[in-house]
Amino acid sequence: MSDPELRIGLFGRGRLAAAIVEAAQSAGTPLAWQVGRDEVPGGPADVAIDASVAGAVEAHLDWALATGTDLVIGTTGWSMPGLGARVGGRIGVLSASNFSLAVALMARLATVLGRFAALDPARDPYLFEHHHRLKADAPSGTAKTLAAALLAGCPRKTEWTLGPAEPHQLSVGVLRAGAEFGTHTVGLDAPAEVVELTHRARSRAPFAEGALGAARWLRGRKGCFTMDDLAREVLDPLFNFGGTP
Ligand SMILES: NC(=O)C1=CN([C@@H]2O[C@H](COP(=O)(O)OP(=O)(O)OC[C@H]3O[C@@H](n4cnc5c(N)ncnc54)[C@H](OP(=O)(O)O)[C@@H]3O)[C@@H](O)[C@H]2O)C=CC1
Ligand SMILES: O=C(O)C1=N[C@H](C(=O)O)C[C@H](O)C1
Repeated sequence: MSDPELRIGLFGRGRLAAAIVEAAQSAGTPLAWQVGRDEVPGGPADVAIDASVAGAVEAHLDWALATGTDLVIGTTGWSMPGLGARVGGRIGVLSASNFSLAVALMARLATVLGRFAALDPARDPYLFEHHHRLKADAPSGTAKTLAAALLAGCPRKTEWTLGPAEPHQLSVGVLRAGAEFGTHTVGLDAPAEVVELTHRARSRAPFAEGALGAARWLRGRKGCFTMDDLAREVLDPLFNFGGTP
């Protein structure tokens, strides 16, 4: 979707940022500015997108609050207790470990898979992800989001762990090799059958296009949001199977 009126600022000059620049050019959405490490935004923007590093996110939020600029955070590996109170409805902030709408769908299906596992203790849920060897964080932000979604459906699993798991833990596997853009699988191992659901990105285009979509959606909203808020309108109707309400 073209939106020449939307002024977008971009924190980061790496792989995701490059894909966002390309997607913005294709969409006819010019960038107001792009900054890397030790650079300062050169002017106003309606929405800034953070595609940088975990350690820089807090400073970018401070900048957004000080300038009244809405902020889309795509960077992973950070945590900020009290983010909602800090934002306090002054600007809009949307954070997303993954900008793909298909991954937002997968998160909902992960909760359903968790609920299905909860019906029978012999159904053992699991999760694994594969990313390029240069990725800084592990497990991926998306893996954490999907794990939380699966745990929400399966009360006997109360946390995730890397590698071997206690009965109350969800086992998460991580692979870092090659140039893989991002593959995530949620699965369920039962005595006589296996269910798996995999999302595999073929490029960074779904992340970049999703980041621009998130910026358009966020403009003018106040408070803290996630991809689930953005996706609700599209995804909720897909879970209506025609039963009585
Ligand atoms: N939400 C989503 O859909 C997706 C999220 N991601 C996440 O996005 C982040 C970036 O990934 P990727 O592009 O592959 O990583 P890169 O390492 O390729 O890029 C990070 C960039 O941020 C720069 N940087 C460092 N400090 C600052 C700063 N203070 N201000 C601005 N820029 C800074 C780095 O510069 P320098 O090299 O000088 O350090 C580098 O250019 C990761 O957290 C990744 O997990 C990635 C893909 C999709
Ligand atoms: O670093 C990446 O490349 C990616 N990071 C995000 C994550 O941590 O989940 C999203 C995507 O998987 C690619």
